[in-house]
Amino acid sequence: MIVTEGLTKRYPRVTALDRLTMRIEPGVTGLVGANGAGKSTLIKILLGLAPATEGAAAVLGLDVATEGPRIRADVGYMPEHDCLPPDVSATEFVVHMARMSGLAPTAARERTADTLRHVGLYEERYRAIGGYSTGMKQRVKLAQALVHDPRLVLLDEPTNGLDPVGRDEMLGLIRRVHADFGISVLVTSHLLGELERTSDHIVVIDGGSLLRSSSTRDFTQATASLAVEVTDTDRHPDGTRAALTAFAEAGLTTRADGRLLLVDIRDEDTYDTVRDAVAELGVGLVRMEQRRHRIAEVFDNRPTGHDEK
Ligand SMILES: Nc1ncnc2c1ncn2[C@@H]1O[C@H](COP(=O)(O)OP(=O)(O)OP(=O)(O)O)[C@@H](O)[C@H]1O
Repeated sequence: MIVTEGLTKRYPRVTALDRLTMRIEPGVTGLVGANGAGKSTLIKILLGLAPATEGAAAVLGLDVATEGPRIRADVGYMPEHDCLPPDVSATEFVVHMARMSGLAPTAARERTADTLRHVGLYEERYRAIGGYSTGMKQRVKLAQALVHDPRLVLLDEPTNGLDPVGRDEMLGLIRRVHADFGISVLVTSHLLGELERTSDHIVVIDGGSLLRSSSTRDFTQATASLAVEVTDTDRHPDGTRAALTAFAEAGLTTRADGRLLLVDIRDEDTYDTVRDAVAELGVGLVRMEQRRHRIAEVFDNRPTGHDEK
């Protein structure tokens, strides 16, 4: 779907993208990076809206430097910031965007009705956008990205400004864009956790460079640890220390954080190994739960095991 090779974008004072080389396959891909990591800059280059300083990129096999208009005909784009006209209705706006993409008037109206229904904006579609909630505005932005039936959509921070329920609904919608319509999705976020739930594949960028690209499954395992707490017994007055030794003997990588033991989850067997080691020691198991590393910890590779939320 997307290939970049040594892609670099320098602004006068910052290098927003620094020799980024990556490959994005069909499906739902999450692009994670802290604020300022270069996500929006990448999307603008991929759409042919901003030139790269160096390097090359292709979207759907089309060169971003020369084929911008053709790319934008086949790709939908949901921008990060609020950019909707307040005084028209969702229907008027999305029909307009469909017409801009080349759909005939009747097709534009039909596709608009279908798309707005898909994003859950059917009842309110004739009301002026200015009166919409943030969640409704995000849905209009998603609808206009989908209305011309693109092969790929680029969604820039679609959950921005949403409350937890709105966030979950938006993530569910994004998943269905691929499941129901077969449209591939590149979705950005600064929250790793939400993309883990939505994406087949995760790409992490930091300071404009590729930090990591892997399937979500591999990523979750590599970025999660198991928090284990055990009781003390007469035989083991310091149960935590005894368990730390036992886990090490069982080949597990573990770090103590007060009374918590943070075990790196290598694979599914880790859970059984922990359980068996605890049973063998004869101490009580108070808790055993999966903790996700915060994105900052993924960046600098120093896991501490705190949950990101
Ligand atoms: N037009 C511009 N001129 C100068 N610097 C820019 C411009 N656009 C972005 N930058 C800088 O480039 C870097 C990357 O910005 P970018 O918007 O791509 O990051 P991002 O990952 O999308 O972050 P955010 O989620 O905060 O938008 C930042 O340091 C930003 O200040």
